[in-house]
Amino acid sequence: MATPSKKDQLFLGSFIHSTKLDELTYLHNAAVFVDAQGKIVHVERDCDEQRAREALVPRLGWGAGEDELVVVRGGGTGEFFFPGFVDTHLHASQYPNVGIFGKSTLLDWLNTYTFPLEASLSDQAKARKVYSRVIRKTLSHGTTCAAYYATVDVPSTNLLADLCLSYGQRALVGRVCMDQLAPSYYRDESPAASLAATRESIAYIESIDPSRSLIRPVLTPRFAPSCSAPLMRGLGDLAAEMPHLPIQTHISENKNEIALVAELFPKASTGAADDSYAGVYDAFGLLTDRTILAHGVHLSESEATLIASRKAKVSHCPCSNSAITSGAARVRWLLEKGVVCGLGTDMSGGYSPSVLEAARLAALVSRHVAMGGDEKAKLSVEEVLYLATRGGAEVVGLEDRVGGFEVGMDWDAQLVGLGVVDPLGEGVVDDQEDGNVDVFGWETWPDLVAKWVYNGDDRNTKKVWVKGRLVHERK
Ligand SMILES: Nc1nc2[nH]cnc2c(=O)[nH]1
Ligand SMILES: [Zn+2]
Repeated sequence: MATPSKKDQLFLGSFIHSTKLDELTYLHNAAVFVDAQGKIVHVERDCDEQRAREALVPRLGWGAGEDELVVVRGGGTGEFFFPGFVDTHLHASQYPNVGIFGKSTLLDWLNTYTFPLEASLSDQAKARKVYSRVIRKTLSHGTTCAAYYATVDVPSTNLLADLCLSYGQRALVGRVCMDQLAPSYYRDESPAASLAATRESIAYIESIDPSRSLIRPVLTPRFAPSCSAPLMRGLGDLAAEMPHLPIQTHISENKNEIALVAELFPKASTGAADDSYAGVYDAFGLLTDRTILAHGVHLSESEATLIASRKAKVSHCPCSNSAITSGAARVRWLLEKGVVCGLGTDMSGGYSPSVLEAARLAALVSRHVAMGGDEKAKLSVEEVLYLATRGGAEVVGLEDRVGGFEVGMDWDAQLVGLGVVDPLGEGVVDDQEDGNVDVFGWETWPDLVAKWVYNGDDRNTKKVWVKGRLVHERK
């Protein structure tokens, strides 16, 4: 479980964060002051420990004794503080299935692998085991904020929220709504039952963190095919009644899914301008500036324009889109349309719990899009890291709180360490423990960051904090 900080903290060393889509800012020999509530209260460049303690700590009215101030020094070779990752789309309930997808595609994957596992998590003991592990695992990969889907079951969804709070992970937690096209053993009995269960789960999650300091509920229509029109309408009404609630769902992931949506929701039935998938969510009041749309692989021009005009956000899930062969989402095209994008692991459509891996795959998939003819589609290291942090924060509606190191933001951060430089210059170091990145000592900082993105993993994630609390430490 997470250790509450309750003390003022001083972080010293190198800090790297995104300041624009294609720009990382490097602060070396800097000091970041984080108060006992986990907020960044001051950032000082060119500041060693002595100056921080003597000149700045008293100015903040802090005590400098060991009982009052925690000092965290980053500054080893290739060591830097980086904002925590935001995973904008993952299914906590599918975690035991990571890697298990064979050659399936979306609709058969749901029926074969996914629904049976999700249904089984109404067993509380099993849900506890699965949810504890997914939270601890994602924290160990630097995910400080996650937008989770749980299951249809209210008690186990609520348990996921409890566990996020006790492990200290910032989270959106959604009870999955689905009242059709799912097995009879795993769906809501009626639209009314689905809405009542949703309200029950929202009320519980809001009760355990009334100030929404870490945990918040999220309306979760699974996707249009599994929600009847009355349920979609009811959820749209609920979204209007509770304008603070985020909404998450899937869109345009797979071509058979898109055909199914057009068949289930012809424009005549919804009053939408066309038969498009985005138009269906819009017709039911679910396409809003609080909506997180996962995938968006096959969106049309007019859908992207509609999504941009509603200020809905897209969670790009390159691991899942590749694993279950959904397609290659055009992230540059979405960004140029003005759609805010972040990254999602989408476990277990995606097999990896790591947002760093999602960033790497976003870079690779963008190269496939480029090879398909759109040369400017390629995403740089800076851009994928922006999506993993600032972009993700905006997708989940927390851009004022997390994603960077500005004063006023919460200290949601990771200490990254890239291993040791060969001390004797003989090309032999015992750095197995330090992971997969080899540092030679002559790299520039941008080179080190690129090596982290393309070869790093959780062995490089040395410490992780959420709202100032140390929530993971690699021993
Ligand atoms: N990737 C993915 N797509 C979906 N569409 C509807 N449900 C799901 C799901 O669980 N995962
Ligand atoms: Zn998903």
